[in-house]
Amino acid sequence: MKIALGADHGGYLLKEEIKEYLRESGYEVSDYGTDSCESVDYPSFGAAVGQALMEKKADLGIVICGTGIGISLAANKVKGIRAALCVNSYMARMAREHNNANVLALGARVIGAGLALDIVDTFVKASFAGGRHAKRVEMLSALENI
Ligand SMILES: O=C(CO)[C@H](O)[C@H](O)COP(=O)(O)O
Repeated sequence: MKIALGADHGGYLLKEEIKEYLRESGYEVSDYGTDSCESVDYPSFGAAVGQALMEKKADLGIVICGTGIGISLAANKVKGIRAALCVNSYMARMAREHNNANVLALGARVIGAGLALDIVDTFVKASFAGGRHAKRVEMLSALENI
């Protein structure tokens, strides 16, 4: 599985931890920046991860900013992206099982690294349950044409 990572300066350090964790766990990781704690603008990095998924360069994305809010909004502007901001592992599992989320958003100023890695682990291992949820996800996709 290929995973695309992106973060602003608020999420940079957590991105680096997640990258190391995923690589050690055997995942192929591509890093769309940022590359330091120097101030940058989160929309660029959320969009870059979203576009990477849509171009099939990755299977899942993980985006991180201070709260996770701005960068999830940015990723969700890319057609086909369902980015879910999660603060616990239950949300991460539901995001995949019920919402077929393809991007996980995290807030590095909201949760600690230990919890973040557990959320990441849960997200990448879970899968879409289908069934009654499939129609709802299709309805979400249809909203992109409004
Ligand atoms: O969480 C964020 C967006 O939702 C950003 O990381 C945050 O707004 C950056 O703030 P600052 O420029 O003060 O470091």
